[in-house]
Amino acid sequence: SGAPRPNGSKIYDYIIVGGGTAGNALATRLSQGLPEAKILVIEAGPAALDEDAINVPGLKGGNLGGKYDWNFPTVPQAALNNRTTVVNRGKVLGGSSAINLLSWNRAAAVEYDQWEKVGNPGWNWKSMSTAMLKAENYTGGPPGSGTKGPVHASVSRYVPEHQKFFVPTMVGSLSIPDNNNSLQGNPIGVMIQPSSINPTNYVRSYSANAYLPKAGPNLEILTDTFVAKVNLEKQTRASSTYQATGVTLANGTVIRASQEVILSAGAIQTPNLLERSGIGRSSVLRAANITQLIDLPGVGENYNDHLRLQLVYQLKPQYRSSDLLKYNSTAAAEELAKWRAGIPSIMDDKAGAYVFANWEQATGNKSKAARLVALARSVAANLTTTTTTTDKIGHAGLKTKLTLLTTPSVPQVEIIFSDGFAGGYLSPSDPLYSQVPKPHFFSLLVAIQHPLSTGSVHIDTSSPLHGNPVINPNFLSNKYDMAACIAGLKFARRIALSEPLRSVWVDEYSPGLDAVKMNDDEAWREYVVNTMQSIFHPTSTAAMLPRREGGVVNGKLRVYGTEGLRVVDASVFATQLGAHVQTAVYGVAERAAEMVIKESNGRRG
Ligand SMILES: Cc1cc2nc3c(=O)[nH]c(=O)nc-3n(C[C@H](O)[C@H](O)[C@H](O)COP(=O)(O)OP(=O)(O)OC[C@H]3O[C@@H](n4cnc5c(N)ncnc54)[C@H](O)[C@@H]3O)c2cc1C
Repeated sequence: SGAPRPNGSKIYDYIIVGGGTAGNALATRLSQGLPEAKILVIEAGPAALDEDAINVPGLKGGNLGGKYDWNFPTVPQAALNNRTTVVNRGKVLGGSSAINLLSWNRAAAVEYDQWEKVGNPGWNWKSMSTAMLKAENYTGGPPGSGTKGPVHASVSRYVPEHQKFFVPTMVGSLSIPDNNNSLQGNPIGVMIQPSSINPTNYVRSYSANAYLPKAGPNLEILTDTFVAKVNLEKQTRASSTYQATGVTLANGTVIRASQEVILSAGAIQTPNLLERSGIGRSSVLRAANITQLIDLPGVGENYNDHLRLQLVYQLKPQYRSSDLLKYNSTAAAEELAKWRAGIPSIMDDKAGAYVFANWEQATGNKSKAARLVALARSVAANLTTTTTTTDKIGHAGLKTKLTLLTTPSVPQVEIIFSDGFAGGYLSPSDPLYSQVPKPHFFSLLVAIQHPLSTGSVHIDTSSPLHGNPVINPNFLSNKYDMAACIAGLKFARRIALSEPLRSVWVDEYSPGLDAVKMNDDEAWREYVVNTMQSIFHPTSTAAMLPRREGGVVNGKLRVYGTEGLRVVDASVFATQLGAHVQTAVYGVAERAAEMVIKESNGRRG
C-alpha cells in the first residue's frame, strides 16, 4: 500500500477516481510508463471478474437494473409525457465496459476532427485513431485494424439464421452500400460489426480483464469505495489556481496525491465529483451549500445522448432467436454448458448487423432529407438566440451538429438488427407468452445520432453526497428531434418490409402495422412519446472546450483553474460522436496516459 504519512493518511503519486472503462486503461498505461510511480485506482463497485452475467456475451442484457448497475433515474421528461427514463451505468471494476452491449465501432473521421476545430489542438482523427488502435486487438479485422492492444474485438461466430437476410435487404432493396471496413473513419453503410469479445474463449473483453492484468506492481486498486470529493488547496493566498492534493472518501478518509488526481467516474458522476469539490456553476453550488472555489458553469451541462426506439417482429415458426433463453431454462442451461465447453452457442451472441445512414439514405428521398435539414436549422436558430452571449454552453456542439448534418459521411441514424425481443421483456401475462411453440422475435433498434437537445446532470442539492445525480437529458425538447425519431422509425419499417427480410417474419408485434400506419405521423409521434429511451451514450458533461464556451477541461484534459486535476472519461468529449462510445473512451484514456507520462518524464528531465 502507499507510504503511510505521519498523520495516518496514505500518499500516492496518482489517484484515479473510478475504475471504469477509461480509469483502468489509464491506470494500466501509467503503471507501465511510470514504473517508479505509485498509482491508486478507487472504484465504488466490486471486482467481479468471474461473473457470468458480465463474461458471457449472450447474458449481456441481464446486468441492466442488476447489482452491477447504478441504474439512475432521470427526472420526468416533459416531452415523454413526464415519463422517467433510466440511465444504466456500470458499478463494478470495469465500469460500463463490464455491462455494455459490446458493440465495437467508430464514428466518421470528420467527427473527431471537429474536436480540434472547436479549440483543442492535436485532438483529431489522426491522433484519436492512433490512440484507439493502441487499445485494440481485432482478430480477423481488415488491414489497418489494431492487433496489439489489450481489448479484443471479433465478429461473432454465432449468426442467427434470420439475420442472414439483413445485409442482402439493405444492399439489394435499399441501395445501402455494403461496408466491411467501417472502423477506419467511414462508417456509412451496412456491416457486420465486431464486438468486444475475445474470440479464443468468447468472453467479454473489458477494461478490467483486458488492461489490468498488464499493469505493474505499482498499481493498487481499492474497490467498494466511494470517493466524496477532490481536496483542493491554494498554494499561496495570492494564487488564483487550486492544487489538487488528494481525495476524501465517503467515510471521511483522506488519501493524498503528490502528483495528480484524475477523475474517471464517467459522464454522470465526474461532474458530481467536481461539484462536491467546489467546482461548478454558482446556482448549483449555492443551493447545495458548497463553497465555490472555481466558477465553471459548464460542469454537468452539455449532456448529449443518443435516442433509442425499436420495432419488434415476430418470426416465422422455423426461426429460433435468443428468446429461447427466456422461455426455456433447460435450453438456456444447455447453451451455457456449450459456451463453457467452447462450443458455438447462442451464448456467444450479440447484435452483429448494423446500418449507419445519412438522412438522404434513411429517407430514400432528397426532398424529405432536405425538409429534415431545414427543420434542424430553424430549431437551431431559436436555440442559439435564446442563449445569452455570456453563457455559450452548448454552442460548439450545436454548431458542429449543423455543420455535419449534410456531410454525407456522417451518420444521422443507426439501425441495429438485434436478435430477440429487445423492446422489453415479454411478460408472462402477455397472450403471446402462452403460445406453443413460444414466439421468437427480432428487433430493429433505431438510434438517432445527433439530436439537437442537450441536458444536464448535477448533484442532488439537498443531499450532494448520498442523493442520486439529478439527470435531465431534456429528451425531445425540440421539433427536429421528434421528426428525426419518426424518420428513423419509418426507415426501420421500410427495411422490415423489404425483401428478403420481409419473408422471415409473420407480424410486426410492436407497434404493429395497423396500430401505426406508415404515413400516420401522429401515431408515430405517440409511439415515440411512449417508448423512446436512451441508448446508453451520455457524453460531454465536463467538455474539453475553451473556458468561455462552457469548457471544463483544456486540451490537456486539465480542469480550468486547477493544478494536478484532470478528467479522463466520456465527460470530456468535445462534441457528440455518431457512434457507440467505448472505442473513443479507450482512445481518450490512451492519449491522456501519453500526456501524463510525457509531462512526468519532462519534470524529471
Ligand atoms: C448498458 C450499456 C450499454 C452500452 N453499450 C455500448 C456498446 O455496445 N458499445 C459501446 O461502444 N458503448 C456502449 N455503451 C457506452 C460505453 O460503455 C460507455 O460510454 C463507456 O464505457 C463509459 O466509460 P467511462 O470510463 O466514461 O465511464 P464508466 O465506464 O461508466 O466508468 C466510471 C466508473 O467510475 C465509478 N465511479 C463513479 N463515481 C465514483 C465515485 N464517486 N467513487 C468511486 N468510483 C466511482 C463507477 O462505478 C464506474 O466503474 C453502453 C453503456 C451501457 C451502460
